[in-house]
Amino acid sequence: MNEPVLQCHSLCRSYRDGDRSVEVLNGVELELQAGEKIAIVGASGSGKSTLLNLLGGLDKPTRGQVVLCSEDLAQLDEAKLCQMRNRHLGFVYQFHHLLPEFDARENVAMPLIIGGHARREALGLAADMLANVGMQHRLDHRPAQLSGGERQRVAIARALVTEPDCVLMDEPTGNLDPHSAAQVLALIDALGELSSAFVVVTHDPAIAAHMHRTLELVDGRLELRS
Ligand SMILES: Nc1ncnc2c1ncn2[C@@H]1O[C@H](COP(=O)(O)OP(=O)(O)OP(=O)(O)O)[C@@H](O)[C@H]1O
Repeated sequence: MNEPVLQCHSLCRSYRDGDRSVEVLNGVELELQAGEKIAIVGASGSGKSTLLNLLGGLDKPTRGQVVLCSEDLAQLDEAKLCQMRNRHLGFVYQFHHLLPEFDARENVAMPLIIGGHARREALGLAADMLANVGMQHRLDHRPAQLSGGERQRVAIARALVTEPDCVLMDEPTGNLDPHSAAQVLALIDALGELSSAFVVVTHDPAIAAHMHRTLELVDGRLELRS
């Protein structure tokens, strides 16, 4: 079997609360193979966002490891960490985090330009990816000129345009009306054919049902649900 895309070993994260230490994650184990799609569910406050931040190298564990494409993220300096994120990860949040002063195509091109692609080539690849998410008719629209569902499709295109090894999604339909949420779910489903691994944090059983595995955060650890 190939080296896993993403691994957690005995992953722990605690926060200080006055003079108390509160253990939010307490020994998370995870192994994700290329192309594998998983949902992470759990009660409010169970640590889902905390885990996602650690997986994305946005936060450091108190103990244990996150290994992305054979690199222990805690061992990397900030420059190398940014490079790892740009090369290997895509992020989709509940709120799209698109840059308001740039149009859809420029937003999607941004991670390619940051990664060293020439602007013209990046814009071409961005237009192709926007077509893949059904947004070819909105290339020149700025985020404020798009509906919530359209913005989220642009955000998904931005996450996927670099062909990352792993896409981290935090409640990707959480802020959408039911119709737009259904469209985004259909898109995530269609993208299931891609070779990227997906980690999707969700409260939505419909999304979880479309993943290969569902894991639940209980008492700071991941348990297999289905
Ligand atoms: N920076 C922080 N400092 C102190 N405590 C924190 C910090 N971030 C999160 N926590 C605490 O850690 C616990 C887990 O928070 P987290 O946001 O990871 O949960 P979640 O499962 O994503 O919740 P939700 O589903 O409500 O978004 C909560 O009790 C929260 O108050």
